[in-house]
Amino acid sequence: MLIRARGVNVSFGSKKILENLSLDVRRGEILGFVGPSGAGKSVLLRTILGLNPKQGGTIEVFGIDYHQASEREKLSVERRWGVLFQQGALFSALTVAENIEVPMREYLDLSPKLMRELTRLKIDLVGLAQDAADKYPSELSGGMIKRAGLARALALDPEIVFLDEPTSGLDPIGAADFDQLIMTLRDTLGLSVYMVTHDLDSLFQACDRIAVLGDRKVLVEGPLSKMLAYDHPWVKSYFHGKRARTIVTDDAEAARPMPSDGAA
Ligand SMILES: Nc1ncnc2c1ncn2[C@@H]1O[C@H](COP(=O)(O)OP(=O)(O)OP(=O)(O)O)[C@@H](O)[C@H]1O
Repeated sequence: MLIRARGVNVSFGSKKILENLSLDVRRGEILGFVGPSGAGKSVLLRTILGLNPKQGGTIEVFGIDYHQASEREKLSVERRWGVLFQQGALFSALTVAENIEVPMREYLDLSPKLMRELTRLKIDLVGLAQDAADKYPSELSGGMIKRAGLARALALDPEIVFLDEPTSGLDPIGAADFDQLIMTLRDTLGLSVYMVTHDLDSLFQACDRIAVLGDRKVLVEGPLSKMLAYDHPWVKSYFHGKRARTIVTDDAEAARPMPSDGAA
């Protein structure tokens, strides 16, 4: 288990956001994390990353309770995860290559030549052309910015990446390409992915398991089939709504044999 959260409580003043929340993230899986707007998905993500205090419960990442860890242990954990936040994914005053080098400079002691070499590899890994290296974020398309942000999240060869709505703002083709990239990284690097998303296409196509946040806790977690069978008003309307039906129908159409199939 990569992440094991048990009985997590988070409040701001008297306002309880998360209460007795439990969640598991397994090695090598893409976990999609969904829930109504304002339910606390970002709060949980920030709490896992130690950016937010919690009032109760435990969260272990790589078997280490980050919130209780020594500075030294914290550093070792931070080197093993990568994060792509929805906002401010890149530093606008730095080129793509310089952005990717930021975590390397912070956590590693590498020569400029080796750093440049590793940066080239990361740029390849996320499917960007090498000439993106010297461009500034303002010169990139939305999809390229997401890929560059992902390259920076992958800078230290993490075991898990946390992605906060990575496909928001992308057109459907760009979003599908990004999902495909994530799946390829899972399959080739064994990367684990924790993805907060509202994107039903991602949930249906890319995620191995889904967790739903509601009523201040994880209501249900498991494969898509479990979501589809789960009896809760929000879960039902989300996974059986009009938009979801379109995807299910499209997939069913795509999977249907063509009339000529089997004729030969
Ligand atoms: N630092 C903070 N201080 C006080 N309240 C906060 C703080 N951070 C978040 N909240 C509150 O916690 C609740 C959950 O917010 P959060 O951003 O986690 O929701 P979300 O599920 O990520 O929503 P969305 O899908 O819209 O991004 C909101 O009511 C928000 O106002």
